[in-house]
Amino acid sequence: MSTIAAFYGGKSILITGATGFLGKVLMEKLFRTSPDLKVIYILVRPKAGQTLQQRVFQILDSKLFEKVKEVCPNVHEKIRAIYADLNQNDFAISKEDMQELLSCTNIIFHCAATVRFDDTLRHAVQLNVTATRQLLLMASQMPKLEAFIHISTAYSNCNLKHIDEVIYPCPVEPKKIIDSLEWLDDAIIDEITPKLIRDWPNIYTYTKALGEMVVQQESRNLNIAIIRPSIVGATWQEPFPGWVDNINGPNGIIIATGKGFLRAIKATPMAVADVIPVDTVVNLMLAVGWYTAVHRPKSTLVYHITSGNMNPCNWHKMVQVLATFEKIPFERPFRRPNANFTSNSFTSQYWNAVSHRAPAIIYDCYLRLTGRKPRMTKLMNRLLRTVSMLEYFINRSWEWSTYNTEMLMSELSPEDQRVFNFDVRQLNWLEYIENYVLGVKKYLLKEDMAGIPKAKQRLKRLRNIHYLFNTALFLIAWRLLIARSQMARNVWFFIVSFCYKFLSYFRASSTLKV
Ligand SMILES: CCCCCCCCCCCCCCCCCC(=O)SCCNC(=O)CCNC(=O)[C@H](O)C(C)(C)COP(=O)(O)OP(=O)(O)OC[C@H]1O[C@@H](n2cnc3c(N)ncnc32)[C@H](O)[C@@H]1OP(=O)(O)O
Ligand SMILES: NC(=O)C1=CN([C@@H]2O[C@H](COP(=O)(O)OP(=O)(O)OC[C@H]3O[C@@H](n4cnc5c(N)ncnc54)[C@H](OP(=O)(O)O)[C@@H]3O)[C@@H](O)[C@H]2O)C=CC1
Repeated sequence: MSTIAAFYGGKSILITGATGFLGKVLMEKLFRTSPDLKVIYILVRPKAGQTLQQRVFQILDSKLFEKVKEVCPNVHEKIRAIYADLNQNDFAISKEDMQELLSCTNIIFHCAATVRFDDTLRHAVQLNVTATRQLLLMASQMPKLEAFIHISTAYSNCNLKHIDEVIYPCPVEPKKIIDSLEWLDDAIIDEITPKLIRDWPNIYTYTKALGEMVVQQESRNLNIAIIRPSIVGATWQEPFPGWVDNINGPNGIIIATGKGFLRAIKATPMAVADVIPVDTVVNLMLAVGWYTAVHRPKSTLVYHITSGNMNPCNWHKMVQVLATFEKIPFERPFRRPNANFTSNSFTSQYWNAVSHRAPAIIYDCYLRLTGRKPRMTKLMNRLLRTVSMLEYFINRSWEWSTYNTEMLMSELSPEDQRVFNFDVRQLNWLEYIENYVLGVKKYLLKEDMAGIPKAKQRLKRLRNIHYLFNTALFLIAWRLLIARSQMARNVWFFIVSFCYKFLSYFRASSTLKV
C-alpha cells in the first residue's frame, strides 16, 4: 500500500484554483489514489453563467474523471464547492463556510493565480500576492492544518540564469506594493509598472516572485512548501496520456501551428524546452504534501519540478510536432502546417510579413469579395502578439537545481515512487509530443478521429495549391523580369536553347539505339 495514498485517507483538503488546469488533475489523482479521503473543499466563483454546482458537475462529467467514478462512485459527495472570490476581502466566503474551513482543513494546496502575462499589476498583485497573504492568515487560524503547499513557477526568478531552491528577495517589499496600490490610480500604476518589474519579462512572473516572498514572510509556524513547475504540459501517463484543457503555454502554439496559421517562430532551436507534464507536477505536489506534514522540515522548502536538468529536450526536437501533424492532422487547416525557426530578428520580421500577414490579407480580400466579414488579419495580429509574449521563454535556457526534489524522491518507498512518479528521466519526448498533439486534437479542439482521412485529403489539396501558387508566382516574377532586363532575357534564351539542345541530343541518341 502506498504510504502517501494512505496519508490522504480521512483528510479534509482545501484546494484553490481547482477549476484550473493543474487543479483538476490534482483532484482527479487525489480521488483515484485516496478514495477514502474525507472531503475536498474547493474555492470556486460562478463563471460564464454557470453556478458553482454546475461547474463542479461539468468537471466531474468530463473524460478526465472517468476512472475516478469507478474507484470512488460517491465522488460528488466528497467535493464541497465553497463560493469564494479571491479578489475580494476575506474571499467573500460566508461566515458558516469560513468556520467549517477553519475548523476542518488538514492540507491546503494553493494553485489559484492569474497566469496571464498581460494582466494589470493591480489585478495580478491582488490574486498572486494579496490573496496568498490572506490565505496564509486563514491557514494560521486552522488548528488541524498539517501542511500548506504553495504553487509558484520555475520562472518566478527568470531574471536569473541559475536558480536554486531558495526564495530570492524582490527589490521592493510586497507589503509596500500592496499598500501603494491601494491609493495609486491606474494611470500612475501603468507608468511605474516597468520600473517595478525591472528585468522580469512580465507582470505574471514578477507577481509570482512577490507571492513567494509573502509566503516566506507570513509563514509563522506553519508547515509550508513551495513548488515551482516549469512549463506545464499535457498529461504524460495519468489518468491517460495527452490530456489538456486550456490554450496556455505550448497548447495555443500547437493549435496555431497545426491549423497552419503559425509558420515561423523566433526561437533558439538549441534552447531547452522545459516542458513538464501536469501529472508529474501533481505527483510531486502530493508527495510534498505528505512529506511536509509528516517530516515537518524546519524551514520552508522549495521544490523545482523541471525537465531540463534530468531529461533535456530542446525546441528543435519540439518541431517533431510537425511530423505528428502529417499523421494526425487537425481539421480545416488554413494552410499546410510548417514552421521555420529563426533566432534572427530581421528574418523573423520577414517571415511575419511573408508567411503571416500577407496570407491573412489575401484571405481577407477573398472574404470581402465573397461578401463575408474579413477576420484573418485581426486573428493573425492577435496570434503574433501572443507569440511575441512567449518569445522570451523560447529563446533562453535556465538551470534549476533540484536537490530538494531529488532528496524527496529518495525518501519515497518503491511503491510511492511508482504511484507518485515524478522522475522525468523515464519520459520519452517523441512519444510524449505525439500524445500531446493527439490530446490537443481530442480534448481541446474536440475533433473526431474519424475525420482524419478527410483532413489528410485537405492537406494534400493545400499542398497542391501551395505548389501551384508558388509556380504561378515564379512565372509572373520571371515574366516581369524578362520584360525589363536584357540580362534576364539572355539567361532565359540560354536556358531554353540549352534545354532544346539537350532534348534533341536525347532524341537523336535514342533513335540511334533503335
Ligand atoms: C513549431 C513547433 C512548436 C512547438 C511548440 C512550441 C511551443 C512554444 C510555447 C512556449 C511556451 C512558453 C510559456 C512559458 C510559460 C512560463 C511558465 C508559467 O508559469 S506560465 C503559465 C501559463 N500562462 C500562460 O501560458 C499565459 C499566456 N497567455 C496569455 O497571457 C494570454 O493568452 C495572451 C496575453 C498571450 C493573449 O491574450 P488574448 O489575446 O487576450 O487572448 P486570450 O487568452 O483571452 O484567448 C484567446 C482566444 O482563445 C480562446 N480560448 C481561451 N481558452 C480557451 C480554451 N480552453 N479552449 C478554446 N479556446 C479558448 C478565447 O476565448 C479567445 O478567443 P475569443 O474569445 O477572442 O474568440
Ligand atoms: N500552466 C502552467 O504552465 C504553469 C502554471 N503554474 C502555476 O500553477 C498554478 C495553476 O495554474 P493553471 O492551473 O495552469 O492555471 P489556470 O489558469 O488553469 O487556473 C487558475 C485557477 O485560479 C482560479 N482563479 C483565478 N482567479 C480567481 C479568483 N478571483 N477567485 C477564485 N479563483 C480564481 C481559476 O478559477 P476560474 O476557473 O474561476 O477562472 C482557476 O481555477 C498557478 O499558480 C500557476 O502560477 C506554474 C508554472 C507553469
